[in-house]
Amino acid sequence: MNLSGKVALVTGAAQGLGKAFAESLLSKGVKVCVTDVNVEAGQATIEGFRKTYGNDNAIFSKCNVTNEADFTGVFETTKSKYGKVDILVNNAGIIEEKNWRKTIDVNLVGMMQGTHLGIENMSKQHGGDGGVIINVASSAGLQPVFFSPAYCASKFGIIGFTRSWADNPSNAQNGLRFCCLCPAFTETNMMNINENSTLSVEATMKFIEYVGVNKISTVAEGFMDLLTDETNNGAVMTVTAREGIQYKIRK
Ligand SMILES: NC(=O)C1=CN([C@@H]2O[C@H](COP(=O)(O)OP(=O)(O)OC[C@H]3O[C@@H](n4cnc5c(N)ncnc54)[C@H](O)[C@@H]3O)[C@@H](O)[C@H]2O)C=CC1
Ligand SMILES: CCCCC/C=C\C=C\C(=O)C/C=C\C/C=C\CCCC(=O)O
Repeated sequence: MNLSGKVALVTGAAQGLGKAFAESLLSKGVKVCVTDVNVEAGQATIEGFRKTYGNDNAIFSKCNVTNEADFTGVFETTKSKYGKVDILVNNAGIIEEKNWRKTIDVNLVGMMQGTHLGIENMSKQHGGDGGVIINVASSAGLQPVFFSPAYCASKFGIIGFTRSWADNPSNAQNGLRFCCLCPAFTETNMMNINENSTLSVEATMKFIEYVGVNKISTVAEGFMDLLTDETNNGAVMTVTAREGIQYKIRK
């Protein structure tokens, strides 16, 4: 995929993996709309990006992915500033086992909402140029995780939903691709374990010690490969500390 002149929208991009994906895109000349529910962190991130990549190449627009009007608004804002959206990264996510409905709402329903809006705004059939939708799942979307069943359910859902869209025959005509990125534990603020996020802090910590933790930069490297290889539709990539970047499903 030639990234020159492309426009991306990344959710949950104020910090962590979303911020790293946004920066990888900016570094390749993509114009990026950084969105997040956290306005303060989002604005700080955009200030930093503008210093490095120029004032015209990045904008921040607030979006709570559980709010349909917010999500519709960020597509409108991006299109009015940059004319189109070519790349959508549904990255926003939380791990709150005690608040399991919210976990499903943000991780799964938010991602579905984003994907539907992406199809509406990006497909050739609807006046877009086509493009790619990357949905950020997790290793927890491919195997059970004893410490957070609701999080696991949300991530399994993302993979089923994304692969189903990838198989839709209208994609050839619409010029759309759909892929899943599945990192294992990665050194972001999400790793600040507490009683709210896990069923068992001690056992979770032991498990993390055993499997290890990814660097953000390795996940960003995998992300760019998944995105730019135009043969990837329905692809599922894992990134783990033990085995690095691997395609688990590739058509
Ligand atoms: N850090 C890890 O170990 C792993 C993370 N992931 C996934 O990667 C994605 C990014 O996570 P991290 O960067 O690690 O977490 P993070 O907590 O550092 O960043 C998540 C971002 O999402 C935003 N966010 C939360 N709720 C939102 C909402 N309702 N609407 C819009 N934005 C919202 C937060 O404000 C934050 O900026 C998530 O989907 C997560 O499930 C997947 C595998 C491993
Ligand atoms: C619940 C406590 C919070 C600590 C972890 C924080 C975030 C983790 C998010 C993930 O998406 C990772 C979750 C599960 C990973 C599952 C398996 C990893 C297997 C890796 C391997 O086999 O090497």
